[in-house]
Amino acid sequence: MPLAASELILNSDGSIYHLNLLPEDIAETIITVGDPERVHDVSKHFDVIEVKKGKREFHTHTGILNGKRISVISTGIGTDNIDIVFNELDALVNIDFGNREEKDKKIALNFIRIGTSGAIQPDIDIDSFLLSAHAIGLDGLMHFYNCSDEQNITLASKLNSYLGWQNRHITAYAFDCDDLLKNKLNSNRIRFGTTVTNAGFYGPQGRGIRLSPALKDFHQKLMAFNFQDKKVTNLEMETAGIYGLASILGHRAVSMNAILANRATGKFSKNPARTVEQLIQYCLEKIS
Ligand SMILES: O=P(O)(O)O[C@H]1O[C@H](CO)[C@@H](O)[C@H]1O
Ligand SMILES: O=c1cc[nH]c(=O)[nH]1
Repeated sequence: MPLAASELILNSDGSIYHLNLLPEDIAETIITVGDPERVHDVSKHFDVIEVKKGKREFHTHTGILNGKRISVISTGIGTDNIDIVFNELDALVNIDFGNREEKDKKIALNFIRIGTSGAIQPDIDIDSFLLSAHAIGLDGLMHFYNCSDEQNITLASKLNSYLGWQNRHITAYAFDCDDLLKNKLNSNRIRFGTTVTNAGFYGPQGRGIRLSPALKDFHQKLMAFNFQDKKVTNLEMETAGIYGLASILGHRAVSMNAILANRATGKFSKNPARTVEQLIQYCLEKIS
């Protein structure tokens, strides 16, 4: 059955609704960044840029680096945007826009998130790089999809019993990164971690400026959780949604975090732009 006009929404030029992209506009290796300005910070390293398109906060550049075709796309902030970006990127490669049907032969995309994050353990250095080996979502996105086969159910259920936040309507889901990409992006500069993704930067990350977070023990609880000798390391706003959607759509994903804040020590990077640039250069060297 062809997908209805209300489900697979195409613009008048045939491009996908929010991303404004045609199937030929994207590479099979895709870097996601939160900040639209970071798209240029990545693509300035390409040898050639073939595509520059955008709409709203979703800006895309596709080019070649050392003979490899790479796309970089900005997702904006949050897993609500990740839902749009991942469903539409998947449609670009796995739906035939001519007959509006799923293709028989699927393409598996490689996603590398280059983002920023705040550590919650005091021993994680500001300006260091952390690869999210596991991701825990407190935001709720993946509860709208059938994903019990792909989830790290043991991690999610242990954390849910430990936190006891379900009376607050917070039920964690959990996914792991892709092992191939993990090995590709690894080196002695990288620390592996368990990343918590949530639906906001302030209350949902235990921050208060004028408003006090309702969960007073948010950090203490997360800091003390131990799963197979691993601790929760950092907080951000996209990784669990990226891992979840990539897993159920048959893609590969890894999330690389520039640690800008340490919530346990109260410190913030003195030069966040330099740290992000160093992480971009690191990732491009590893994937090209
Ligand atoms: O630097 P990016 O990739 O946007 O990632 C982090 O920074 C934003 C919050 O400042 C959130 O999107 C969070 O996940
Ligand atoms: O503390 C932080 C820093 C960057 N991004 C986040 O989401 N949280």
